Amino acid sequence: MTFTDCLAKAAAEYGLQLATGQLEAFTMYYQLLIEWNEKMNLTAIREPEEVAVKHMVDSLTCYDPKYFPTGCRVMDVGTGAGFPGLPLKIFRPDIKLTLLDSLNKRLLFLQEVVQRLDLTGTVTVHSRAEEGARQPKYREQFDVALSRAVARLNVLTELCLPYVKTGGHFIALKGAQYQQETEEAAAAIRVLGGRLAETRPVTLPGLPDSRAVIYIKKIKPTVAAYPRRPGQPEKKPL
Ligand SMILES: C[S@@+](CC[C@H](N)C(=O)[O-])C[C@H]1O[C@@H](n2cnc3c(N)ncnc32)[C@H](O)[C@@H]1O
Repeated sequence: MTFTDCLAKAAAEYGLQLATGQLEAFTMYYQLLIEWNEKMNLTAIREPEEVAVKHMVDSLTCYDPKYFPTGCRVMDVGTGAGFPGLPLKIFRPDIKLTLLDSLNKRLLFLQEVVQRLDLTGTVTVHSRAEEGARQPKYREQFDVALSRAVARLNVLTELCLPYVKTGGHFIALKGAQYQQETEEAAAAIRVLGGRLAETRPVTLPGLPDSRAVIYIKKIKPTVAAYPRRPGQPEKKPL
């Protein structure tokens, strides 16, 4: 089966309808991912069906219009090869997307995808999450901060919540240990100005493993001490 067919099938099984133009954009993204993966390490997942489910549909599992108002500003922290930010942007082109990663060569790939798919309203930022969140142009400027596969939730909350405006959300895509991680992150969420809004268990087509999307609402500004300097959130989680 071609990637396009795999994706259309997986998305439909998950309950998402993708338009022809969106399927074309996802397919071009897949082709660039495979092409660039030969010269740099972007993903260990390469088979069409696996990429369709574990990267593209998985990224879209966090989508709910109630968390993504029209024209909202979204920051993807530790985006790597663009997940979950780029699939969301293809799905909802009105989103103003910022893709942040500390590894510059991945940003070159992302810039190529953004240009080839003409994803206007998308910018890339080369920075450690801890440093980006101290810049006034990013701190508390986003309706949504998203992240997948970057750190445990207690650490990740310190990397992401400072980017979110009061009233916005930090959304974490998490694997099987999500309940334990959520309990472990209770203090960090409170200290950084958040409140757990929702935990949504997710089942991906054809996959038995458990996962969930965690929605954390920002209820007050993050105090200036956070995030701490690079490495500290991981070394001494709140
Ligand atoms: C395992 S990859 C996950 C990439 C992508 N989010 C995904 O789900 O496929 C982790 C990414 O986070 C980035 N990263 C890790 N710690 C970071 C930090 N403190 N600031 C910015 N990027 C970070 C790494 O460079 C890497 O690209």
